[in-house]
Amino acid sequence: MYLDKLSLLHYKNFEQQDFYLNKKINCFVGPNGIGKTNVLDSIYHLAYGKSYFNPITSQNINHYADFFVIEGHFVKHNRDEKIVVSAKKGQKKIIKRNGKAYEKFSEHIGLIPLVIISPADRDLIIEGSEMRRKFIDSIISQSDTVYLQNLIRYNKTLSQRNSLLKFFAANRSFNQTNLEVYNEQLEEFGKVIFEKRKAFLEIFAPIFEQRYESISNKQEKVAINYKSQLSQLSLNELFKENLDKDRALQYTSVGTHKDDLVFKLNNHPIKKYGSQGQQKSFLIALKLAQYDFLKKQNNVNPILLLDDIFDKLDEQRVRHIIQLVSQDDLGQLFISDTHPDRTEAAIKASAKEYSLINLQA
Ligand SMILES: Nc1ncnc2c1ncn2[C@@H]1O[C@H](COP(=O)(O)OP(=O)(O)OP(=O)(O)O)[C@@H](O)[C@H]1O
Repeated sequence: MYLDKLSLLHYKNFEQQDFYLNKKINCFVGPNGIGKTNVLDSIYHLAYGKSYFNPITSQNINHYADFFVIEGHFVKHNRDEKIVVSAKKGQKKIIKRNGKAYEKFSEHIGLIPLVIISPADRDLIIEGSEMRRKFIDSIISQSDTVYLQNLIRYNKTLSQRNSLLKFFAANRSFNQTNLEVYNEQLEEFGKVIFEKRKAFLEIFAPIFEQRYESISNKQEKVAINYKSQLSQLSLNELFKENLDKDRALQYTSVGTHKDDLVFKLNNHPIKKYGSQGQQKSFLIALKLAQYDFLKKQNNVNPILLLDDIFDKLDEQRVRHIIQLVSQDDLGQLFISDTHPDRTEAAIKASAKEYSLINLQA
């Protein structure tokens, strides 16, 4: 699968621009703030229906316009796929596949498997558990629509249960039967989410460990552990145990929305003890493992976006990464870098065909 042509209209700092792309490697180079990351983000937008960096759609529209259009011509399994994402101020975003608008964006997820590696990934280590849940949710959802449906239903029911708890508190009332309706639904959806996350991590963790080993040259040992309240008790039991607490807090304090991943380096939390370079290597290994997983599930080489990832890595790790990502079994690659010389030297060494796209003001 590859992206053949990309057209941007009023997307972030671009007015109108067409890019004719190389099937293998495309490097976007140019000074700070010229729009290298924005091009990569527009490709992310075509795959996921949203920006990786700025979830507020209206802020992705060029300051001097009131709409944007991103158009991508992909070739997947020898068939053309034209994806268009457009948004107008004050209106709902539209995603079209070959001229037909999706009713639900979730139907689009998985069509264009794609992985991005960016400095913003650091949030996965330093921020709260929500980031890490979103990370695995997005990977599992790309190849498992049942999972995505359960996740959507779980979140909807959870907010209904929270509203009911607030209603009880505001009206100084309580009705166990009403609460049970939501408890039962959450038990059903939550069980699927828990089982699928557990099964996913059993496959994913070893792939990740292998990726880290090759980046760090077997110098360090890493692990990912799945932490869930559901591994001890069922959701129904948890609801019973925490009823008084939930009523006092006026929200649901237990469930799969509290799950987390524990990232360890040499048996210690990487957040507290990892150096910047080690954290970066950890994140790259996580994303490359995501790549391997998607590739296996979808039977197609995902697109890989490398946004400005080489700072803070020693030369050996940079060489390793370029070597890893330019292997034959990898799909189309997009790289952004402020140092054209560094990028070009590393890519030339990989002996692959490539295009260097110099963005200018
Ligand atoms: N909605 C918008 N309208 C116009 N310009 C925007 C909009 N959103 C972001 N920009 C501009 O896009 C530019 C940033 O682009 P981008 O992050 O792609 O740069 P870059 O080339 O990757 O830079 P760096 O090398 O510093 O990472 C900034 O100049 C910013 O002001």
